[in-house]
Amino acid sequence: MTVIRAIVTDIEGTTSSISFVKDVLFPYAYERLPAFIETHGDTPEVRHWLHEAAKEAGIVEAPRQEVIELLLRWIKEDRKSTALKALQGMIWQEGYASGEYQAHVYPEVSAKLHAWRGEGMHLYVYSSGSVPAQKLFFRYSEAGDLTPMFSGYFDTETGPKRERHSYERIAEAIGEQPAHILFLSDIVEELDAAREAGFSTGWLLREPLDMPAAPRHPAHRTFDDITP
Ligand SMILES: CSCCC(=O)C(=O)COP(=O)(O)O
Ligand SMILES: [Mg+2]
Repeated sequence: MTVIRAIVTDIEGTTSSISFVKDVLFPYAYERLPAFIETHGDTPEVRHWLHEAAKEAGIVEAPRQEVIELLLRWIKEDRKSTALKALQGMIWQEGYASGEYQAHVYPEVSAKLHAWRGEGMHLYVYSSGSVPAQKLFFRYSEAGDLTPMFSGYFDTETGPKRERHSYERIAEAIGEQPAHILFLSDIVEELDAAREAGFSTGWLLREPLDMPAAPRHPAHRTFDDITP
């Protein structure tokens, strides 16, 4: 039997609903991005990410307005661009701090994270959202501040979520053998990549998703169904 010592969890579709991200966070960033770039576009951090976005699109010499339009298109397409995610995280800060929204977490998640921590498990996050955005998400969650639950955070600066090497890097950063790490996600291609790296896997199939008769990964409706 494999002993699990660390759990790495995805956010959207796993700890939290897809609709909170798509129907609350993305529209908030979409509406405010042009004004945010107007106000903060000359700070070193924002300039850096604007340049990275333009590089990714192959339009480094383009005027700023074109880069803004590119970023707005990427929000609509839900593109998992590291540059876009970094900028989105900066914009979301204000919505959390002003109390405009709190991050959704499924009802059992907080208690289960506390229980796993109590058992000595080390907990980590791996999401396409930037690390600062992940920290905001769990700090301002509907279940209160969950950041004390997590020992570390990983985003696409570690690598794309569908590539084995990203999970190898995470295992190395955590300092655990891959077989002792459980990765939880709603996306089967991410789970395939984690398994290729030697991780144990858990596939979150939240209601009303269909439960396949023979799932490719151990499948769970909620965190309460998971026994690491
Ligand atoms: C960290 S909150 C925003 C989540 C986000 O932007 C996103 O793309 C979610 O992707 P995930 O990898 O958590 O499914
Ligand atoms: Mg997900």
